[in-house]
Amino acid sequence: MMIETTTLPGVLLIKPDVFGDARGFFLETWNRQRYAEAGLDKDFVQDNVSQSRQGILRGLHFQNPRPQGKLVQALKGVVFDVAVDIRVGSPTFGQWYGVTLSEENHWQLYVPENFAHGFCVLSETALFAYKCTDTYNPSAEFSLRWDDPDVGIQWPIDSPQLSAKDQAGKLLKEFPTEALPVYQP
Ligand SMILES: Cc1cn([C@H]2C[C@H](O)[C@@H](COP(=O)(O)OP(=O)(O)O[C@H]3O[C@H](C)C(=O)[C@H](O)[C@H]3O)O2)c(=O)[nH]c1=O
Repeated sequence: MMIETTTLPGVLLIKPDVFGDARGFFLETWNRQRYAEAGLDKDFVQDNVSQSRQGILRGLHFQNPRPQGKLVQALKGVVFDVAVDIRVGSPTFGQWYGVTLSEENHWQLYVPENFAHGFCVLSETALFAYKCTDTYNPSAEFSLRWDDPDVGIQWPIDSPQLSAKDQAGKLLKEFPTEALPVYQP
């Protein structure tokens, strides 16, 4: 298993070892010690699974307080997954990183606490699974607009289908400063 840094410090791309044979394949999708030794020393307390159709975009979401780090992957299908640094004072504030995660590449992305996270579905359907470092706290959850021009995410789809909550998302500049997390060097 390889853990690679990305253009966004803290956001990690994990490429698990996949063991194929005549029956199919096997891979470990989480191993506390092995991932810590490779650079992701985290504990997770909640697992989520969501299924979405092609053209759906979920996000971009973050919790503040009680931020969630997320280890995300596509079990079935293909998604374009994005993390955005929303920490006030961060050298990479407002910058994004995106990567295609799929049932073929088995790649995982670690989105750190205090980053916004979202993905869009490129296949007919996608089964998306992820581990979180804190539990769901809906009163602390916010939506950042997928098409915020100041962030400038290059999504591989146009006019995605969004939930009402995400349609009502804010631009980064519309959040009161106190709503955004503060960068801790
Ligand atoms: C996130 C979550 C949701 N729910 C319930 C609340 C709603 O009744 C229903 C759908 O929730 P929501 O529309 O917020 O689901 P997503 O749009 O997929 O939200 C997720 O999408 C982006 C990509 C994320 O990174 C977050 O993990 C999460 O915000 O599931 C729960 O019961 N527990 C949870 O942890």
